[in-house]
Amino acid sequence: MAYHRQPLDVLALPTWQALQQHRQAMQHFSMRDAFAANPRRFEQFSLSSCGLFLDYSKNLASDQTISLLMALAREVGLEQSIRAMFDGEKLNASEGRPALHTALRRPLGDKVLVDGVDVMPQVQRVLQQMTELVGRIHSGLWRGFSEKPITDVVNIGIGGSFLGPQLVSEALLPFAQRGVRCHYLANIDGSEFHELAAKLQAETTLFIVSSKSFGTLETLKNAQAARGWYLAQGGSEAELYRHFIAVSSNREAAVSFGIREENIFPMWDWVGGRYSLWSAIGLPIALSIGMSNFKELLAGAYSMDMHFKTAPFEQNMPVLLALLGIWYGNFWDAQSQAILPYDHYLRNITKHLQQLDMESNGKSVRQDGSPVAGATGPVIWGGVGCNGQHAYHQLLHQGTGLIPADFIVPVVSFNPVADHHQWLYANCLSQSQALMLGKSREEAEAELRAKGMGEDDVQRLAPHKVIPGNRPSNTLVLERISPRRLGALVALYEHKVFAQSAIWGINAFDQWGVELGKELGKGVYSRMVGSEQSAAEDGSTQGLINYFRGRHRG
Ligand SMILES: O=P(O)(O)OC[C@H]1O[C@](O)(CO)[C@@H](O)[C@@H]1O
Repeated sequence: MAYHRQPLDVLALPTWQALQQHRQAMQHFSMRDAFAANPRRFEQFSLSSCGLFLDYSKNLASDQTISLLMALAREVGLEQSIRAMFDGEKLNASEGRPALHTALRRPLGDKVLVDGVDVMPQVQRVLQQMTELVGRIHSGLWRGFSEKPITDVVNIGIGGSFLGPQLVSEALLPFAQRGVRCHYLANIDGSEFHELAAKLQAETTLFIVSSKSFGTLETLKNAQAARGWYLAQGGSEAELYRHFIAVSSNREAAVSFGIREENIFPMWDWVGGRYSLWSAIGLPIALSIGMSNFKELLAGAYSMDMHFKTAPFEQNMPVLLALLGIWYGNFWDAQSQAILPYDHYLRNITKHLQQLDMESNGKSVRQDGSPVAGATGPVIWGGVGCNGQHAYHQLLHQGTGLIPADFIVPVVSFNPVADHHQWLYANCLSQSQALMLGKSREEAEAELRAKGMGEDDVQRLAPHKVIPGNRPSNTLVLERISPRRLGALVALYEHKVFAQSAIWGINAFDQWGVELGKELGKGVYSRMVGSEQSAAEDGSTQGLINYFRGRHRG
């Protein structure tokens, strides 16, 4: 049965209206003043759970803001939606599927029913299949065509079959075992392929063709190219099974590509691509860090699942982040959200959260097909600190728009070099502090006068030095990156995104918007290579096709 709850007209709810009024009352709210007036603001607006500490005190929020947002969550029935997700209701109504990525991290013995069938035995079987593969590769039992052990694993996949595994395997490099190097091939770009192939030896390389659908153009093209390269490097068709395995829910397509049945790792319709790193899509992670660390990752995500399911909303990290996002997006017109990890190992988290959030919540209609009334998912962007400070933070501090930021920082570095980590951590804190404090005109003028500047110069320069401040941020602190804490961190954002979708009444688990471009791509390609004679429907596309054809003629 498809998810049947009629989305509420959220804008008509009394709490939404109360929030609108409250927003007016908050027009001159000052975070500086709020901290001065309440020495306990930090304690009151922070919490810790699942190895993560969240400071949300630097927000345009008072006690009343938080209690109104909590009331909104209750009024829309968020608790029931959360239960519905964990219970496997078909929340992905447009595709008639549940969204059960949480089943992938549940402990042995739990039961999760999909259409009356307990899926947990399948989940455990695949974990066992992964354990065997990882064991054989790490112990050198799995050998390439020249009988040498595997040293390099190439994950061929895109979107969710790439970003999550890449984030986690690279974030957990300090936990990497036995020298298996992981590489990623995603885009349909010969240069990417060429640069990667130049680093590899076919005889010691294993390719994982990672595609839930096994129908994704980029992945299939890269898999064919990898196969051609492998054959050209001395591999044979007969030994292909030693070098190509697959993760897919489309067994037939993987078999017809030439992958042996026993080397196909199943996944299921009820796991969305961007939520799939916990499944066999996470094989590169497991091959890098080993199965026990992979299970730690799952355990961390499970702890966040339990937190999300059971913690009261006021103490519930995903719910708090979701509501603060709604507060800015729907009531303060914020159109984007910066994700700023202050750690080299977490550098890919922004890219993963881009897909997670934007593919999930970049929607304009609700579950029942009716248009949404207000803003939904924001643009997610950002990157690793301090690099951003010397690039786009200027706009965070003095640009015209309000951009809430999430800072993510570990307290302990894996690689202490002199006092680098102290400085990195200090930079993270000082950025959120600067966003909040800003610099008033008086302060700017006083600063310039203190430098001995004449009054004309003071007046000329002061406006450029003013920083409005009062700009919101959250800071997430981890003691040190570990599989468990990273699992909790990624699951935190998954649940944040879901909670927002439930409040807006949209489907976070489909992605119809990406289909049109794929469809049109076929026609454009045929016109470029000359197999389709009719002109493109618009002059611009046809002109650009002609440009390409002109260059490639003859
Ligand atoms: O794993 P697949 O089926 O190759 O899909 C890859 C990605 O493509 C998308 O379907 C978007 O085109 C994503 O949702 C998905 O993660």
